[in-house]
Amino acid sequence: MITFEGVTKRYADGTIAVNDLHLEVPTAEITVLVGPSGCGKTTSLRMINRMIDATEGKILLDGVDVRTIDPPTLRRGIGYVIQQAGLFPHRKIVDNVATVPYLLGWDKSKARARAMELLERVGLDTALAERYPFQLSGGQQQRVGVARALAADPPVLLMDEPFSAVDPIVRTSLQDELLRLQSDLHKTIVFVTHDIDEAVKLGDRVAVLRVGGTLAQVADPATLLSAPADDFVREFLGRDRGIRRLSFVPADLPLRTDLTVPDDADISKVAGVAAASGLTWLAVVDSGGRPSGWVNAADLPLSGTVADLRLMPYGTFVAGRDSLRSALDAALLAPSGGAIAVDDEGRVTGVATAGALAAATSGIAAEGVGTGRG
Ligand SMILES: Nc1ncnc2c1ncn2[C@@H]1O[C@H](COP(=O)(O)OP(=O)(O)OP(=O)(O)O)[C@@H](O)[C@H]1O
Repeated sequence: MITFEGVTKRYADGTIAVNDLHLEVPTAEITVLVGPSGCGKTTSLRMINRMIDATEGKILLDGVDVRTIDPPTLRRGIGYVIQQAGLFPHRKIVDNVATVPYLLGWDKSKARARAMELLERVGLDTALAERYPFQLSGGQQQRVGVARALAADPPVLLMDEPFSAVDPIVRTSLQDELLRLQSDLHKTIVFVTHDIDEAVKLGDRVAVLRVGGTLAQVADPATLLSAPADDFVREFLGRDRGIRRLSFVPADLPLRTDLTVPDDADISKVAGVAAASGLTWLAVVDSGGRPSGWVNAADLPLSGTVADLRLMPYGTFVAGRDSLRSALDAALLAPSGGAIAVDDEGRVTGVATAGALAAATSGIAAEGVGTGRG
């Protein structure tokens, strides 16, 4: 665990970058430092590995004041990843990744073997190992940066806006990869970003800093979104706070199993199912149990089968795994306003109606009453 105890950093020109910071970074979790430009995120991060020394206060690493550990020893146990990867341009990828093992005096073949294993681990083709950094895309370079930071298997990883220089799609896949790696590796990660979406996606805990280097709030993402501590945090979380919050609410929706029809059913059967259920929108299911679309029983021809009908678009969610946000997103894809629940194999398990979704979202809003405005 990393603990900031009343840490202040005053630069030589008098700038107070970090002001009396008290923060706990639990072991094996991702703690994100987020806040507007200049709020002291990078300074806070670099005080952990002593690239910058605190002016006042202490940072404890498992109870030991980092100021009592000499920087090279300290940094051996702390991986560091920065924006644009910061790779050595004249070293091959494999040698970049093996940098710390070489420094630790590992023999070359062991260090290279470790580097190859890590390249695979971060999702890179090992054929890239013999290239130089300029021969890789930005996203690939960033993965190499992560692999290099992990090379000596440090318990702590500091990541300073590691994914901000790549396009949004690559960025999403790097974030997903980091979460996947973390579920295996359980490192203690401190991650700096100015992007609140990235913060709530990656963080087990999110610390929001304000300019002047003070801590505005630290909480798990769901709490942060539902109960921002003050106007500054609320504003920083932005206008989509309500929608984003739904990502942390499981889609525990009542599922109707009487609203499906097989794709070879006769029209009269469709009408019968609609009449019995009292609802007109029905989900059409193929012979493999997978969804094919929605039909509106209020708009049926007099005869024929479901196969003759124009099916309307649909969205699905996995009940018991996906969030309420995913279920709502699925509903927004369908003119029925409902979402089709599927299992992990994509087979239909039921239907969440528009009414059930509305009830679930208003229930969430009611829970938030008194914990935040707007
Ligand atoms: N070497 C320095 N000397 C003086 N002031 C500095 C120095 N380094 C940073 N600062 C100032 O300290 C404050 C915090 O800087 P820091 O880089 O920690 O912020 P940040 O939150 O990481 O910002 P950004 O998101 O823009 O990278 C800023 O006002 C910055 O100008």
